[in-house]
Formats: sequence, C-alpha cells, structure tokens
Amino acid sequence: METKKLVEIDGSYLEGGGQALRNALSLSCILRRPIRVVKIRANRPKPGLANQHLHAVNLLKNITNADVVGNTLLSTELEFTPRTIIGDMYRADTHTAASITLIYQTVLPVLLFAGRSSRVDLTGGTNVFFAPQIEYMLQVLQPSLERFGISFKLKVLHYGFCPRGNGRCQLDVEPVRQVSAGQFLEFGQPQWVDGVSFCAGRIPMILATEMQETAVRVIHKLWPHQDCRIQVVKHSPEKACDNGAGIVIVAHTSTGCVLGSSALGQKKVLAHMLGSDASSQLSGYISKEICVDDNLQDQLIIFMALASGCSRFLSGPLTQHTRTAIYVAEQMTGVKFNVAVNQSGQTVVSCEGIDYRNELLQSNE
Ligand SMILES: Nc1ncnc2c1ncn2[C@@H]1O[C@H](COP(=O)(O)OP(=O)(O)OP(=O)(O)O)[C@@H](O)[C@H]1O
Repeated sequence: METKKLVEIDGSYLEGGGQALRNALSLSCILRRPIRVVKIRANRPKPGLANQHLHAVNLLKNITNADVVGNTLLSTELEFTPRTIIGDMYRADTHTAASITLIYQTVLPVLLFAGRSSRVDLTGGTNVFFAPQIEYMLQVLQPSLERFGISFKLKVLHYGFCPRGNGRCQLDVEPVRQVSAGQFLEFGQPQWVDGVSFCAGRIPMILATEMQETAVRVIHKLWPHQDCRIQVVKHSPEKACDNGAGIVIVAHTSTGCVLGSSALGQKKVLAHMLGSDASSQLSGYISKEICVDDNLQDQLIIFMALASGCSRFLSGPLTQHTRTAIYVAEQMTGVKFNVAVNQSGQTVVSCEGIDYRNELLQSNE
C-alpha cells in the first residue's frame, strides 16, 4: 500500500478547540493520510484531549485499525495512522456528559466511506453546553446533509445532561459512493418555525412552558402571522433520569432551508431569558435571509471539501470555528475555499470538492 505523507495540523490555530482535531481525524481516516496534531485545544482552559475527544480518537482507532500515539487524557499531541474503514457495530460509554453529537461529528463522515453500513451506540450527554443538542442534529444537520446525498438514522434512547451524562443514542450510517455538492443559496420565504422546549427530572413543566411562550412571543413580534409550533415536553423518567432543560427552535423556508438556534438551562438563568436568546438568534437569521446558521457553517465544511462538484452556502459572517474547519480541510485535502461578501452583506462560501470516491463500497459490488 502506498504510504502517504504525514500532515501536521496545528491545533492552536484560530479557534484552538476540539473541532480542528475532530475534522483532522475524520479526514485522516477517509483519505488514509497519517496526521500529527500538535497543541491540541491550546486555547481552552484545560488544553489537551478531554474525555469526548479521547473517545472519538479511540472509536476511530477501532474503525480504521489505526496506529495511534498520544491517545491519553490531556495529551496535547496525537499521531494517527489509519489503515482502512471497517463498517460495523460500535459501542462506547463515556461515563461522563461528553457530547454524543460531537463524537458523531467525528465518526459520521468516516463511516460514510466504509464498505457496509454501521451502527454507533454511544452513552454520554445528549444536550450539553458548547455542542449541538441532539434535536439540532436531528432537525438541522440531518436535513442539511441530505443536500449532499447523505442520510443517517439517529435514535435517542435516553436523554443525558450535565454533569452526569447518562444519555444514550444510536446512529445508523449508510455508506455512500461519493458526496454530492450541496447548495444552500436560495433562502426563499420563511414558512414555519418548530422545535421543542423540554425539561426533565425535577425541573417543573412551567419552565419549559415559559421558554416556549417567550420564544413564540419574540418570533410573533417580528412576524405576527408566522406559524410557530414549538412543542412543550416533559421527558418521562424512562427517557431522562436527571434534571435538565433546554430549547431548540428551527425555522423552515420555502426552499427547504433549515436554520436552528438553541439554549440550555443553567442555574440562575431565567427560563424566559433562554427562550428569548434562542428566538432572537433565530429571528436574526431569518431577517438576514441566510441559508446556513452560525453553528451549521463549520459542520458543512468537511463535506464540501470531499464533494463531487462545487458546494456553496450563504451565511452570516464566518465563525472562528468555520475558519478553523476551512484551515484543516485545506491542509488535509488541498482544496481551496472561496469566501466573499455579496451586496446584501451575506457571506458566500464556495468550494470545488476533491470528488472523493468510496473505493471500499465499489469493490464490494
Ligand atoms: N448551540 C449549538 N448548536 C449547534 N451546534 C453547536 C452549538 N454550540 C456548538 N456547536 C458546534 O459544536 C462544535 C464545537 O466545537 P469546539 O471546537 O468548540 O468543540 P469542543 O470539542 O467542545 O472543544 P472545546 O472543548 O475544545 O471547545 C462546533 O461544530 C460548533 O458549531
């Protein structure tokens, strides 16, 4: 087998968080390109591999039969040499509230390029800070990835919050031959807003109701006739045993754009503040008529780099996470992302992907 040149990724560049590591690992596995990631999470209060990152590394080690050096907690340097991609059933229990969605963010792109379907069963946090809430993955990421010809099934068996975790999900991934170019350029007209305002454990239903009512009020202030169907849910003890609360709201447009925003309950933050934060952010997206919200931006970059053809999206100003994802994708694949601002002040991001083909799937036929 041809040995590809090792790529060194500086984990402290730009955002300096876990995302550079996640994207570098995924691309390393897909392209079978060895990587060394240095200064991992250098800009975080506790640099190095945290639980979530370590679980992602070790899952990918199994998935790709990789040689790995530095896969220990708080390690600031990692060398990873993948061999193949093995579609199979995988299971990991983080024993913490490590974000399940962020571990999925690492393994999903890789398993798309396996020779057969896979299931990844994870225990950890489903709704935790600084990560997509599980409803965001289902309601925003999933339909957005469909535009790249990617589909997955995600089942929430149990919800889990900070600090204990205890959430459990199953992700089923079907491999693809290649990723199509995704287009996110036409906003169309706002059609409806939906989502969920939830609570669990000893958190009273009134809190979820207050978040929902405030969110609906903010949306209706700007668009009095907007169809706004945010469900209020109290999770049963079978579905969530610890205390937790949050809101995820999603705007749908006539061209199929989905834009999400969210907030999570925390001590000393009033419910109406959470509802207002989430809905004000969503209103901002709708007013600017952008097709990709601030959190989705960085999550699309890896797929744009791998796609067959030119993908494009219209967003607000690029986040530091997105700039970081672009840096990693360019280093790993050699693609070039173009970023421009149009006359309406929206950011237009485009990239001609490398047209990556799944050789494992084709050789199976
Ligand atoms: N509220 C949210 N909704 C959707 N996605 C989110 C939300 N908050 C964060 N994300 C996404 O989660 C990821 C967080 O990346 P980041 O590098 O901060 O992760 P991390 O592994 O938690 O690292 P660190 O602990 O080093 O910050 C990004 O893809 C970001 O877009």
